[in-house]
Amino acid sequence: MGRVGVLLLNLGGPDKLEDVRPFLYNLFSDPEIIRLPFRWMQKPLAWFIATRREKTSQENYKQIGGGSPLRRITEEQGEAIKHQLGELGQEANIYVGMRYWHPFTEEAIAQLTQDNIDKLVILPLYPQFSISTSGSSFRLLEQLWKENPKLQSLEYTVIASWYKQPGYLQAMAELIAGELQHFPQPEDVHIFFSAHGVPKSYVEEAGDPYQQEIEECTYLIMQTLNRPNTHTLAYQSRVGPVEWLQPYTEDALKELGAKGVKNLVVVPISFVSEHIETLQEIDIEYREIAEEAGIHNFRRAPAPNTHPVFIQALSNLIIDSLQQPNLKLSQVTQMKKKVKMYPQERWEWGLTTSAEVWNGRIAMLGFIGLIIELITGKGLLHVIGLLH
Ligand SMILES: C=CC1=C(C)c2cc3[nH]c(cc4nc(cc5[nH]c(cc1n2)c(C)c5CCC(=O)O)C(CCC(=O)O)=C4C)c(C)c3C=C
Ligand SMILES: [Fe+2]
Repeated sequence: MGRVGVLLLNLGGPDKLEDVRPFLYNLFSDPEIIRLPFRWMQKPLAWFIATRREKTSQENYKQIGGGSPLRRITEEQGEAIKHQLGELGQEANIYVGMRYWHPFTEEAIAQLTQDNIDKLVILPLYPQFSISTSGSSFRLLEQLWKENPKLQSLEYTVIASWYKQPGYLQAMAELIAGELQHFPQPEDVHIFFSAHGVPKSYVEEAGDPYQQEIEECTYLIMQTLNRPNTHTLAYQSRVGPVEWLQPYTEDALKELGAKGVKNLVVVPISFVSEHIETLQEIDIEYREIAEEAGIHNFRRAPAPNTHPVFIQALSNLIIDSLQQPNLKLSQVTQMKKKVKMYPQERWEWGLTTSAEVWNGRIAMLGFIGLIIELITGKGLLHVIGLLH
């Protein structure tokens, strides 16, 4: 095989406090993160939420040293994978493409088109697929491919999700076992899987396989761990007023405390690097909630980062994908369950589903306008700059 490139996709995070607002703006500008009835609303609402959230979010980043470690860790993972692939006889160029912050996916694509590679492996650093994570990056890539003839002639393959990869499961089991050994009676420790949440509608209406993949992943990690410990799965990091996947991590912790659980190991499973939601949300906020609930011995399994078993797993995944038939972006952006993203789009007259949907959308617009006016003291048209 000629020159191989590996594109590692990730979310990205603010490197310093000044980056927080533009990072949040990029995140909320993504229709795969916030789904709105009208595209024109996306940017004004993203601006509004980013502005409202900036201070709280900056406070959280201050608590973890003033910025996200995501870029550094992802680049370290890239270096480690390059080295491991070399050991396995496969030379490769590694590119990091972040969705919402530097180095942006567009920057990585610009670089790799200059490098004249012969085949590209696209690997999202999310073990499970969600519309909001890997899905969003794949859609962006599809767009870039459409716009760039040079990319259209590049041979590539995509790895859609990889939570079943035995080496990954082994690395997770080793990280959990490493925490259990700090307890005098490891078998009495409750193992608490905390997955990043998504709105319930992603799964129930849009057909996101995320919840099913998370549940299966939890089961497979417990099988690989092969210990008698009890365990729970809950969902963290809810944002906004809509219902997200349940149980919520904070509620599940309180419930376990009320049941008398004293020893807990929290395992973050949606993500493979330390970031704000492990270092701040779990280590500081959820620890406090757990302690108040009577769970006094609280530990967290580290994210896989550059754990050698994990790096070996990713390298094997890349090698395997080079030997299998290519998977196209169009194949992985289509939901497994044949559900349209916006199922009621075709208009029908009468008391129909589409009429109800449009009623709901118009009511939601009015409601958003009301909330904005309540918070800012100005009407929506003032806030988005159409009236002075
Ligand atoms: C509002 C909707 C959001 C959805 C849906 C969502 C899904 C999702 N996110 C991750 C992983 C990460 N998210 C991170 C930050 C982050 N995510 C949201 C919102 C949604 N995420 C916000 C508002 C933020 C910013 C946090 C804040 O500052 O308030 C990060 C952190 C990057 C870092 O800075 O270290 C990660 C990682 C997954 C896996 C996921 C769905 C499966
Ligand atoms: Fe997130």
